[in-house]
Amino acid sequence: MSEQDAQPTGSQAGAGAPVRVALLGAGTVGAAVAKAMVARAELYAQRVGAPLELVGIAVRDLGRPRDLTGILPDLLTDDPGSLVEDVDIVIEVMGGIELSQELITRALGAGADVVTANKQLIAQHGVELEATAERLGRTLVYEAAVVAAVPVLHVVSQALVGDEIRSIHGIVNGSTNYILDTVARLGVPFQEAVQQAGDLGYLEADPTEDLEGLDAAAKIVILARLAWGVDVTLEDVKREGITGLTDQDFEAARGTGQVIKLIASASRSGSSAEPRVEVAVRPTLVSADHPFALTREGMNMVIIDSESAGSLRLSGAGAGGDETASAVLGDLITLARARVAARD
Ligand SMILES: NC(=O)C1=CN([C@@H]2O[C@H](COP(=O)(O)OP(=O)(O)OC[C@H]3O[C@@H](n4cnc5c(N)ncnc54)[C@H](O)[C@@H]3O)[C@@H](O)[C@H]2O)C=CC1
Ligand SMILES: N[C@@H](CC=O)C(=O)O
Repeated sequence: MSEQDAQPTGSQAGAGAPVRVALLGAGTVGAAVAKAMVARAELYAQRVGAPLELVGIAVRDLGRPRDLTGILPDLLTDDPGSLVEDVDIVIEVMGGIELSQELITRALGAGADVVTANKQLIAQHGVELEATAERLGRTLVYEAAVVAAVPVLHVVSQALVGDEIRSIHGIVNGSTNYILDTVARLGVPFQEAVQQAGDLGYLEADPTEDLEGLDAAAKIVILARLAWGVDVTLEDVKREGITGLTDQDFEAARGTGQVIKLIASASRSGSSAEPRVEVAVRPTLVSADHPFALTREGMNMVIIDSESAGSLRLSGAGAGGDETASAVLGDLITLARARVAARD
């Protein structure tokens, strides 16, 4: 065995030993995460107190050409299951439900902490996955799943934990905002705008999730759970997407000085101790000078109204590879630091 092979790994690692990371998925988000891990390796080692070692990257098709500059081709595998059992942190950016759920559960069981950007998975199975993580003393984090680069989950679950949130309204889907804005402001035909949103990496693998409001529904469910600790599900969301909108709808909006935005909302009635929550996603007419109307292209905005803080507005990139990677990498560094601190 070489000296390098003899290095302890995983939870037995010594203080300066690498934090071992597996990346599941190298599409729009995964490729941006991998590239940043290479380009910022030294900076991240400083911030974590130990190097981050990318031990493998799972992709569906090994033969597909992809730009992963600086990354050893040997790291790629089409067997994601081979990566989750001997690492410190798993980053799941594959999307989908069953396989991702199974791999995350296995990773937690094997002692890894997990970062995911998978909002459908968290909306549908987040409660049980978090319970699994808690039972095993592990951590599951998913800041990137809601409004990509904008740290809205941190604000709702931590910064405002001493306050009482009354409502959350927002544009929480980048691709539909891009489409609505491009159609209304630039007169681009609807289908062409959908194509452009796909080219920019904003659409889900199944674009109907965006267009029919399912993606926004998952995000508002996650926000409502964190804001009020309630058991809200996707079925509770009164949902309407943007595919039913016609040229006449856009013209009528323009004629009245308004724009159409896909607004997700969660409102509390009852007390904070016994909240009743209504959640909805629907195309909504917004006055042209409202901050939502000025939220253009792939940008998102969330307005949180709470008892003490009043109205808070958070805005920024709601989709895109580098932008979403920013949140994934933030979660990664936070988990890695905690693991290194726990070694001492
Ligand atoms: N693109 C965006 O702007 C954002 C995406 N997200 C979420 O991040 C996740 C990934 O999104 P994208 O990177 O856009 O998707 P993508 O479709 O571009 O990439 C998915 C990657 O996972 C791999 N993959 C899928 N199934 C696999 C399997 N069975 N075995 C091995 N590899 C497999 C694919 O080969 C591909 O490399 C999704 O959950 C999405 O909802 C979250 C926020 C923003
Ligand atoms: N498809 C999503 C990507 C980010 O969550 C969107 O358009 O917002």
